[in-house]
Amino acid sequence: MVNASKVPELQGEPEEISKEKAHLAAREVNGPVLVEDTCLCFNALNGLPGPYIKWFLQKIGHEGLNNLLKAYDDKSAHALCIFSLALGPNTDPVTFFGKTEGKIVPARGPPDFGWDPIFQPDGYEQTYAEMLKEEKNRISHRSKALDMGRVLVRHQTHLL
Ligand SMILES: O=c1nc[nH]c2c1ncn2[C@H]1C[C@H](O)[C@@H](COP(=O)(O)OP(=O)(O)OP(=O)(O)O)O1
Ligand SMILES: [Mg+2]
Repeated sequence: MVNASKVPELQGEPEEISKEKAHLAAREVNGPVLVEDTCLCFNALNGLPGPYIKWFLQKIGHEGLNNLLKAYDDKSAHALCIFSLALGPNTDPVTFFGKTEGKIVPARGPPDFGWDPIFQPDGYEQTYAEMLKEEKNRISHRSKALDMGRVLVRHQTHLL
């Protein structure tokens, strides 16, 4: 485990942030690390809040996030999960990701996890929060990223 307080909060595009975070963490532990980040990207806002969603959620909540889109007809959004695996401080991190498209709606469902109540994936009438956990896990940004990770590892046996 890396002491998160020692890893700087990086700014920029999600993939760059993730790669740099893995690199810094690998330097810190002088060994292999796997880091994960989740972004919630509003299409009307060119991808923002994106990697900054944690702070937006903390400061303005579900209602504030909905209000950010009041000025736009386009409520579409995507959830993006990015993993970066750095085998050590001197190797380039390998990145894999998963994306789930959906839209931002007024909160529905149990408010116990992050922005789940305001994200309704395309093709569903329920928000992530209203879905059974198994159902969310089947279609989520995170499970798609892990699927890609599995494929990468299978095809890059030199990583193991
Ligand atoms: O499936 C999800 N459904 C709803 N909300 C979610 C999900 N996955 C992460 N979240 C929340 C947690 C955090 O408020 C924000 C960004 O996640 P993320 O940048 O990885 O935060 P984190 O708590 O892991 O901290 P950090 O990586 O900065 O150490 O989205
Ligand atoms: Mg994270």
